[in-house]
Amino acid sequence: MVTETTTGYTQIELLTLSGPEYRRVSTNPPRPPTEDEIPIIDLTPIDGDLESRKELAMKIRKAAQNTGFFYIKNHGISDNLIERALSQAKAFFAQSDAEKDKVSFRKSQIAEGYHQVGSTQINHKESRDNKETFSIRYNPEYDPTVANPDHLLANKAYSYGGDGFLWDGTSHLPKFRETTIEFWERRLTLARKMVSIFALALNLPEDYFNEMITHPGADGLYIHYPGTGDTETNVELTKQVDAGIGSHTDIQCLTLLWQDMSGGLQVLSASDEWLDAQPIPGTLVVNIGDFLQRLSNNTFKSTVHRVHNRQTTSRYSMPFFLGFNPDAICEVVPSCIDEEHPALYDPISCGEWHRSRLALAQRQIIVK
Ligand SMILES: O=C(O)CCC(=O)C(=O)O
Ligand SMILES: [Fe+2]
Repeated sequence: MVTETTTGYTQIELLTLSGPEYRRVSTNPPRPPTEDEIPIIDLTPIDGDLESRKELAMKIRKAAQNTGFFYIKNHGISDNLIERALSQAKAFFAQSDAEKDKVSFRKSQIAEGYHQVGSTQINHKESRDNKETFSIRYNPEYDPTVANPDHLLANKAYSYGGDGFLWDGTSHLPKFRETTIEFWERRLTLARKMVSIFALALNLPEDYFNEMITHPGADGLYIHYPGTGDTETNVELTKQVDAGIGSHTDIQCLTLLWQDMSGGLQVLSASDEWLDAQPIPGTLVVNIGDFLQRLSNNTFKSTVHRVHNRQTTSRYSMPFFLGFNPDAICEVVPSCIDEEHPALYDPISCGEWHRSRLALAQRQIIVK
């Protein structure tokens, strides 16, 4: 019997601050992950006692060392809020190009706002990204844990989000601003709790990173991946614009991702095969970014992933990226260093890291 399995491999190229990096990738079609490759982790113990939090942390440690991707259920963000945010994303993207361009990222110092289809290319060896996005960044005024936002806003060394034109240009969409900020804020709270669990997972005190996430990098995105449609023109376009988002790793510490039921998210396994990170209702996908990999001396994996939307209809997703405070100087944590494993990385400020990595990605933006 002829099976479809081949032993072929190809390479993908990733740009890093120290030059291009190459990863071996199987040419087999994506397959479903095993339960260990992308486990579903119940987050209920996150609000339990220290013993149950430690148990949870050990599950997360295992996932972080293996594929670096896992699903979380019982994460505390209500279906209702997710539905409301999704409706806002759909309402925003359904507008005319002219309307969406009113909040173009080009009007922002820090690339907040709208990026149109084909305006980014996250992997310079693949196609342009067939997606449009709307993004907001951290603003102390949206963060309920910050008692005195003016103090932070007055520090001109930081570039916070909250560009007025974003909300002026969307004020005709009922509840767009409130819902977008509410969803962002709930995910910030969850991501902060996850950072404490990651500290435990790294055999550190639970509050080890707390002072580094008082005003962290925190980006909330709405993403729309257009479908292939059923017309000849769209089929042609899909051939040219192959990837929804090309192969990449995330930049910061951790990503919380909500995806709709379309499918199309693919994750590179520890055995160099593409896995289908299929949507599971009621879950968010969590993955580790390059900064956490760096802090953990490569103990935790920042994993390559991509999205291919091969269906005729739209795919929507809503990722949230958490970093550390822009002024936090971070170094490899002591629990990941010993005589046989010296620190592989120098200390770096999280803000500088984020800026340099974004600049690397921005160089690939094709301005239409
Ligand atoms: O849309 C998705 O499912 C993933 C998006 C993603 O990987 C990203 O924005 O970095
Ligand atoms: Fe990503």
